[in-house]
Amino acid sequence: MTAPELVLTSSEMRQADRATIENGIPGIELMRRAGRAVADSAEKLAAPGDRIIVAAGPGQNGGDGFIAAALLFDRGYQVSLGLLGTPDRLAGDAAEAAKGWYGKVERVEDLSFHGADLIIDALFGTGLARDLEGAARLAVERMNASGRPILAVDLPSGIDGDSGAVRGVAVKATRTVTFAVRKPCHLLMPGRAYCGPVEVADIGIGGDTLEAKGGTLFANHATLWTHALPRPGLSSHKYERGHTLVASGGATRTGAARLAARAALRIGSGLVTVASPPEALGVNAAHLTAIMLRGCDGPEGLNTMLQDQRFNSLVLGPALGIHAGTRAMVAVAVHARRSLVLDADALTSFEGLATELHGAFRHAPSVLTPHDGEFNRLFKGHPDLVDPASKIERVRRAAAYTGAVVVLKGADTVIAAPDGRAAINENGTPYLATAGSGDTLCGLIAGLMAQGVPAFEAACAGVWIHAEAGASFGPGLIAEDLAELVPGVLRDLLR
Ligand SMILES: NC(=O)C1=CN([C@@H]2O[C@H](COP(=O)(O)OP(=O)(O)OC[C@H]3O[C@@H](n4cnc5c(N)ncnc54)[C@H](O)[C@@H]3O)[C@@H](O)[C@H]2O)[C@@H](O)CC1
Ligand SMILES: [K+]
Repeated sequence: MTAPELVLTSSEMRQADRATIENGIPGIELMRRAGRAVADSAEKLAAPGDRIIVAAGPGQNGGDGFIAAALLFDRGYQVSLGLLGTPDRLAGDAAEAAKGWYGKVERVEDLSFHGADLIIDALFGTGLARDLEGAARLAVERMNASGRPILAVDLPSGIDGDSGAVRGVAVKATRTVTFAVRKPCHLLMPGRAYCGPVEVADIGIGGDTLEAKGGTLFANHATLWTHALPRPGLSSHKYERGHTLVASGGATRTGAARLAARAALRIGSGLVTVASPPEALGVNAAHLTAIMLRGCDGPEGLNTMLQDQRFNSLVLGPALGIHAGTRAMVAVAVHARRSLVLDADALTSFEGLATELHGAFRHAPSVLTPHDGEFNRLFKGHPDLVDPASKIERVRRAAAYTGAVVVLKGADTVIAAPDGRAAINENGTPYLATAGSGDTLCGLIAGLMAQGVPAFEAACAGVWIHAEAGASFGPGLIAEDLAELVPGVLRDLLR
């Protein structure tokens, strides 16, 4: 089976580089391999004889640029190189690499990018430490304005390697070649949009080293969770596949619960029941067939229902209303220690009251699925959770704080567990931004947990399957379609 795809932060990558060097591969050799990978990648974008302009920065990213420039010159390209700063400021491996470039070292300020068939952006990589200003900023603006294809070395200069944020301005790359593994900025927005297709070059940093220095952050692909997916055997019975309970809103707000319920059923929950306020029973009954329906009046009603241990997974939040009653229902659910997915109103009802949720979810598999607005409202007054520039850091901290798996939704949904594991999703589609889409996601996650899938794997799988279903439909997608598309996605996954 293919291993999950590891993603390493800048500091983890530096440690992996260092360990590799200590194990006997000199830093300059790693840089030569990196530079060769850049040259090989450039050859996919330009033909011998073409004019290539390399913009090199003052650190090791610039060093990679020097190596690539020399190789491409040998391979018959017309190569010019401009340096940000002066050659005497180059140090270590980058200074060594620069010795192999026999051409002129121009000032990056003096380069004209318009005549290039290809620009190689080797200004900054994982060592970017502050916003771009002055000459660096101008160089990036001029590269972008040239309209010429740009190959970014490691990552587009100006993008923060860990958060994917634009530090003032950033190179809009046509393609990016990175080394050993992808970094968070290749998956997180807005960085992902600046990279173009990302190629990962093997420069001889071993899988064991990457695992030892990273090992907790992943790209969210099936390789991460497919082992945990339920595969019903011939003898398996619907009662063994769990019973998901979805709480409905009042008479005019019942659709969200039914969307979640339908998704839970489609993902394989053996049974699904909508718990409906008495006044909404009629409208729910008119729209439900395979899904069961029970009257449930507020927190007391939920408490009574949960005396039945067969309800092993619960969705609370979609259209439940923002008030103390919803908070009380969450308290009942937490006390009952069932698998739990909280979304929408269940989260917003705790606006400014996050301390009530501190550690609340550590006793049972629980998943919170806020979007940015809900996350910020919920954790208002907790700068340590809301302020970090890196989305991964924010989600990890929220997971550690609450004891729940947290899914922070968006074009680059991040999922984190209280134990520090995190995954970045990248198969999302803008078509998923449609009313009721989030309700469906809740149902998928709860339906997986009903079947015994652990919370982190259920959340990761739910997010991926949800996105894959949306992408398979494309334009015109409405939330009602999503659950119906799940069987096709599952069929491919379980094949
Ligand atoms: N052994 C290794 O560590 C390897 C590193 N590699 C390359 O090395 C890169 C990392 O090298 P470095 O750590 O030297 O970092 P960078 O080359 O990304 O940048 C660091 C340099 O830029 C300056 N700087 C940072 N932010 C600036 C700003 N906003 N404006 C102006 N100057 C700024 C710093 O003072 C420093 O001189 C990777 O991205 C990769 O391309 C590869 O050669 C493979 C091996
Ligand atoms: K770069």
